[in-house]
Amino acid sequence: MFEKEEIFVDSEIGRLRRLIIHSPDGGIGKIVPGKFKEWLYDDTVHLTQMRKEYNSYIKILLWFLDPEKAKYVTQYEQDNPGNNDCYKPDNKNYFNSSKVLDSQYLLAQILQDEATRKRIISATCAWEGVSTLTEKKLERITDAHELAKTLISGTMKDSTGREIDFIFPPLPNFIFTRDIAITINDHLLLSNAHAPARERESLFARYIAQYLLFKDKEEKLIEISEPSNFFLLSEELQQRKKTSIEGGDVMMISPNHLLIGCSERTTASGINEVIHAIFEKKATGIEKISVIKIPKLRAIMHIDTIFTQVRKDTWVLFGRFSERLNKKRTRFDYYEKITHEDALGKDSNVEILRFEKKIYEDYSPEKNYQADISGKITGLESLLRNISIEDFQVNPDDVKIIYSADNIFPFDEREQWTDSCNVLALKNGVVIGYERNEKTSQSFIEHGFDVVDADALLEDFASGKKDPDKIENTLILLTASELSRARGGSHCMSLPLLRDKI
Ligand SMILES: NC(=[NH2+])NCCC[C@H](N)C(=O)O
Repeated sequence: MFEKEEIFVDSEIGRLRRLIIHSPDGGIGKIVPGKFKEWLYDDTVHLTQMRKEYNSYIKILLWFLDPEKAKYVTQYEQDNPGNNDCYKPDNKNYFNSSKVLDSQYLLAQILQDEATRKRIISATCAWEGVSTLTEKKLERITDAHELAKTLISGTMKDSTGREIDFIFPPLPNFIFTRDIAITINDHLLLSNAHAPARERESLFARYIAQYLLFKDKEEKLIEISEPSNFFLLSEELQQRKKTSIEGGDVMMISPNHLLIGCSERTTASGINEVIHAIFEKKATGIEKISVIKIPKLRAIMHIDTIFTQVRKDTWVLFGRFSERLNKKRTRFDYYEKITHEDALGKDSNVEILRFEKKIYEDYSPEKNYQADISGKITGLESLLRNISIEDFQVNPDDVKIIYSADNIFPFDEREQWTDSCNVLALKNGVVIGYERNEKTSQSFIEHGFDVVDADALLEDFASGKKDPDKIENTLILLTASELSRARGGSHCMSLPLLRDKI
């Protein structure tokens, strides 16, 4: 089902051909208020509704990436009203696409091999610190799909088939597959999650990469770890210097250019390791890395919560971080200042550093490169404009920036919170966003985009009235009353493995 060769991403907007997602699993339905902070949620979620919303997302992806399977699920739903089995990776009626891949399905694939299965069970148990008895129980689950589901959701069935309590915590953030790894041309950078609640995700991502996606080409994996003497640092220093990087902070923006955010989740030390790892590997194709330092705040945990690319010449950006707008800002100044200090911190400044790879022939063979800082770029909006102009040869006057809720307070902040700036491009100019961000959608219209409701579009695809190949310059809107509570948009909910070259 899986051709390893087909892993290649050199932009955020080339036509999407294959990606990893993860359907909301039972673990999300077990979040309790006392664990919000630790498990990185801000609310409980109505799982049934969330799944409905997510299934529309899957169907849109299937129509664009794997139309035969889209027809299959459409037919299945028609024949079996109210039955969602075709979306469950552990069910025999699963749509089972080789283009839209569920991480749970991939985990189940590698769990079929006896040695790998043992290794993953013991690694997970050691990691979660569970008893030998529990480990034995896990070993007795012979069905790989059931085991994958258990390892992810953290709950297990007893001998009578009743679901018993947690054996370890759920992974409610696993739906945000963006964060677990990032495809950099034909390489894969594995994340080092910042929060303990996401570390088991990193573990599974690593095994899926090692034993399936990059089997026999492990040299294409980029991994980072703590520097060798890290364990000698004091606890406090370890906390500060933790080497973490999450995929939401990394964008493969153009064939030789990588963006990395320094944020609540991705630390300077993590970035330092990545720069070295990437420049050291000769074949990554990356020549320049722009580091975007944003305030460390929950509202903007990754750079993809404040901007994403829509088209070669178009971006959606949270205006609060535009140096151009900040100069002009007047209207709600006073009120804004007060709220800023709570929600966004005092500082809405973004700092940008660019590292360029320079080769020095006379260095030792292991280290013949140097990351040169070639001066600062004045701000985030300039950086984005610059990418359109330099990397995509867009005429400077043609670059368009769509701001969250047209930069009108307080809607800009509200819509940013529900991921107005976090869109996934299916191809150059066609992106998926959330219906609830109405003012941002209005801005898309004003910039010449069509805005369509996902469910209406699905009907038109099913009836043949519209053809995914002919859709251009469109924002597709998902209902996301529950999805957005998990604090991520379609960009976060996708790990692209294959895009057409840009
Ligand atoms: N790439 C992203 N912006 N991911 C969003 C992750 C949201 C998730 N609840 C977390 O806090 O980790």
